Amino acid sequence: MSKVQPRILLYILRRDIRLSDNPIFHAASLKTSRSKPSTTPTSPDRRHRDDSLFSAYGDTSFTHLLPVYVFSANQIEISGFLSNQSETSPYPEARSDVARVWRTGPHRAKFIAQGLWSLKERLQELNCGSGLELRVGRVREVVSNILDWYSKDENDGEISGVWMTDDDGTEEKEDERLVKKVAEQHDVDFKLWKDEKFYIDDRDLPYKHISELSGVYTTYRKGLEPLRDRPRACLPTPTHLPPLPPHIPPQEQPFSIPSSLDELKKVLITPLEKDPTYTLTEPPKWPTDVQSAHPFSGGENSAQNRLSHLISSGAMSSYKATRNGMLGLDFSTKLSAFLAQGHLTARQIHWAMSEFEAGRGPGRCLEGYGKGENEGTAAVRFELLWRDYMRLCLRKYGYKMFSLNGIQSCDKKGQNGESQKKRWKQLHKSGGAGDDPNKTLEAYSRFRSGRTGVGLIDASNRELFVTGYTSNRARQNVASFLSSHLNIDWRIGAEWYECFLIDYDVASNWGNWQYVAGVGNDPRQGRVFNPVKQALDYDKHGEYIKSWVPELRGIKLTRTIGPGREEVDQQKLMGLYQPWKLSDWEKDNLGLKGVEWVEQPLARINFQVGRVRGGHDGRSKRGGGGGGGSWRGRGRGQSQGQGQGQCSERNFKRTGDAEKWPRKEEGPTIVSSERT
Ligand SMILES: Cc1cc2nc3c(=O)[nH]c(=O)nc-3n(C[C@H](O)[C@H](O)[C@H](O)COP(=O)(O)OP(=O)(O)OC[C@H]3O[C@@H](n4cnc5c(N)ncnc54)[C@H](O)[C@@H]3O)c2cc1C
Repeated sequence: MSKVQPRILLYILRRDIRLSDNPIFHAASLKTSRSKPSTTPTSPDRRHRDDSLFSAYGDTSFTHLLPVYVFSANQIEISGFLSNQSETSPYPEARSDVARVWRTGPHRAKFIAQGLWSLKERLQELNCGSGLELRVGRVREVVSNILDWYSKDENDGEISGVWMTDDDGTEEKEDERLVKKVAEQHDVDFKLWKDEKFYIDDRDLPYKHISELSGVYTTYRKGLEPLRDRPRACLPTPTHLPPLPPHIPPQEQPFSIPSSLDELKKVLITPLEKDPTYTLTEPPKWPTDVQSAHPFSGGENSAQNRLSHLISSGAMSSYKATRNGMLGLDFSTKLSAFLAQGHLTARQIHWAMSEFEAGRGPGRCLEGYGKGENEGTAAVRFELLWRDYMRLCLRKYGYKMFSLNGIQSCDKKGQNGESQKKRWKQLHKSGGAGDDPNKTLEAYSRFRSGRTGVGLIDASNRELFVTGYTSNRARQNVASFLSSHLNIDWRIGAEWYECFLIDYDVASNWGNWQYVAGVGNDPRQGRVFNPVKQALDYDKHGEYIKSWVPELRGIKLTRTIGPGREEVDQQKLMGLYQPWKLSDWEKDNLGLKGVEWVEQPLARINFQVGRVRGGHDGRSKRGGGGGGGSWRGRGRGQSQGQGQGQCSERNFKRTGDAEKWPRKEEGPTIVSSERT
């Protein structure tokens, strides 16, 4: 009997690390004799309809499937994979362009490793000889080496196709182009699939060409409402796949691939530990008695568990009321990291919520069960669409998403025709604003170590450093502080986030940084967050700041005003928000006298408080508020040290809430006079 030569489909995985709702695994499963599509394309139940793009893509013939994930040398440091640690990596270190920080820091590296291992195990558990191979290098080279290896000896098999899902990052687009070229050079079929992990499929976008994408999120969203009707069905999870080829090319020298998850995490993290302080003299340490808001491990199972918990605990339904929180596990979904790596798809979230809304599945005894879309589930859909939108902006604007002047790159002119281009402070040269780069470097170090002297900013940056996560509310304040109060090149902040965020996503990160820095697609440019006002709104008892800045835990925020009656001591609260405002006695008492970040903050934010005439009760309608007593902000923020510009807070809004909150502040007693 003549031996049948394996025909191999090479699947290059990217941020589509899941078995379920995965267009390529689904298509590959349809090729195996034992699996059949679970439903017909005409099924009336939208949850299970087979909407796959298979018919459009699926003409490659193959007997074996080789799924390969490449740790891309320019995006994650791979020198830890060297077989012999005395050798040098042929690739430059995976550092960012502007601030030269690692592209992928320890938190995400661990999360990625967990996600890959989880998929590897899931594929092995199918018991059909499937699995996942890991490689390091540049994607194009890895593909080229694999194709070359198989072309040397036809007994090992023949690659019949190279498939991968598309991605909108500029580097990723370049990889796609190069892989396609390599495949063509080897006369091998190449297919780029849509990764259907977004809320709305590319097939259903409301325009013909990306150039027609509206520059305003609201316009984009309105064109798609009602959002609940939009997502396509999820694809069935394969129960069978073609086996791995009998012979698989090894990892090219000088690298080798670890054989356990622990080893994999170690090789990813060891190079970063050469400088565990990240050049900081005082790197943040994990304070006692505070938990990470994001303790979740990576992987599809972990993502599904999290999603089930959100539904069955009611956290999804209360999302609208809690999403501006900063402490704890369930104030927001914490699904971002799973979405970013493709461990989960947005439509899986949609359909899980739809089950609850339709009164199916878990959550029977919860309010809202079976009662259709509620405020919480609608708000989650709204945010998922923001994610879609950011990704489309990346598609539309490409490299401009990473440029200093952002997508607004045309030079704005003032009334007299003078250039209104903002001058940013730079780390290694003067930014042209009469600034001293050494001072900027110092400010940047203090920013990263959570020692700016502004409570909310410091708490968030310390949390980020030790956990890899910080809330959306905190992120907005941090980005605004760096770009507007410190006037530092916003890309440096975006790069720091890229390094440290567990949920880093190229479009969401750079798009949000641009938006907050005023060079993105915020229709009302120039708004600046006042971190004191924001702390009053969202950390009114100071719990968040005290959790992550333990030096301030000793501040007693209440005072006794009568038998059994206490009220917030507003002076003390202001001291928590900006420790330089503490009395000398208090500083002495806390051991903070003479401490640089306390005595010489990078910015002094003016926000005065006092009784509002008429005796208002001091609570903001938005749920933030006075915490006892009424408040009135006054004056302008001033930054110290380098003649920083004045800061103003025109509005205090969550990125993406542009159309939801009225222009005029609803909370009547908390007013910053800086607001126009
Ligand atoms: C400066 C800055 C940088 C950011 N960088 C990232 C990033 O690298 N990766 C990332 O996923 N998000 C980023 N965001 C958006 C947002 O902060 C996070 O998505 C959110 O905090 C993640 O927590 P969650 O999953 O609990 O969000 P939830 O509040 O539960 O929101 C649900 C989901 O909606 C999406 N979403 C929510 N808000 C946004 C938004 N503003 N833009 C895009 N998608 C959104 C996310 O996928 C999120 O998981 C950034 C925001 C800012 C202001």
